[in-house]
Amino acid sequence: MNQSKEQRILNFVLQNAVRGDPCSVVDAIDKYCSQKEWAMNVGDEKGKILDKTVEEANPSVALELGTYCGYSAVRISRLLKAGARLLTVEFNPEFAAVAKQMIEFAGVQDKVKLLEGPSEEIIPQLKKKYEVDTLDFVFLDHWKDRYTPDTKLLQECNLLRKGSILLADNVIFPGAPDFLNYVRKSPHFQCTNYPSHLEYMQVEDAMEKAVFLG
Ligand SMILES: Nc1ncc2ncn(CCCCCNC(=O)c3cc(-c4ccc(F)cc4)cc(O)c3O)c2n1
Ligand SMILES: [Mg+2]
Repeated sequence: MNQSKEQRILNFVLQNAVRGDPCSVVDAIDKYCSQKEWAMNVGDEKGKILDKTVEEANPSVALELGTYCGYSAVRISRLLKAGARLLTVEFNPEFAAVAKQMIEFAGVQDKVKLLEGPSEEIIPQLKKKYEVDTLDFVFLDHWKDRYTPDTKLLQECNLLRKGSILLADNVIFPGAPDFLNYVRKSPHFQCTNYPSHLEYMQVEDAMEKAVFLG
């Protein structure tokens, strides 16, 4: 059975990155996806915006929606302080299997918990099943039409606290217009837009930061 693109990305990392070195894993994925096969990793330009936002949040508990191959899970977890953890949600089993190996190769498996399933099922389980009190940082990078319902769900489940930082990928391309509308109109969020480009392309994209005000 021939390999998937995601397995080819993983193999390139296993052969070209350094085990236990998260930066070399991130660089290898970017090298492969910019030179060989495009893939929907957040990439290095938007990745630098992600880095700055994670450093600003300095989270004890972070959530990622849409793991894919684990690129942003590795990118986020390499910045986490001792004892901090990232919960990352992926519902595609093939993607989850690749991400698990990517996370282990990068040596960040002790900081990252990969949860398999749809965000709408997992979010309501976070408090009881995954012992989460509130989330300090949330990276939204899954179905673009789930950004808004899942943001509302996070609020309904009391998973956000004053100062919780949400960062959403792709608000321009593929686009999340209803999410931009919702958070920018809501009195409960303070929003900032970060213009950028679609990963590995010269197409306009942007990330949106939404700080929960309580
Ligand atoms: N509910 C739930 N819960 C959990 C889940 N886990 C996965 N999913 C499903 C998510 C499926 C992948 C989401 N990501 C994207 O679609 C995406 C696309 C592009 C893109 C595509 C084509 C182009 F021509 C240009 C740009 C670029 C990006 O940066 C993207 O992030 C879940 N859903
Ligand atoms: Mg994305």
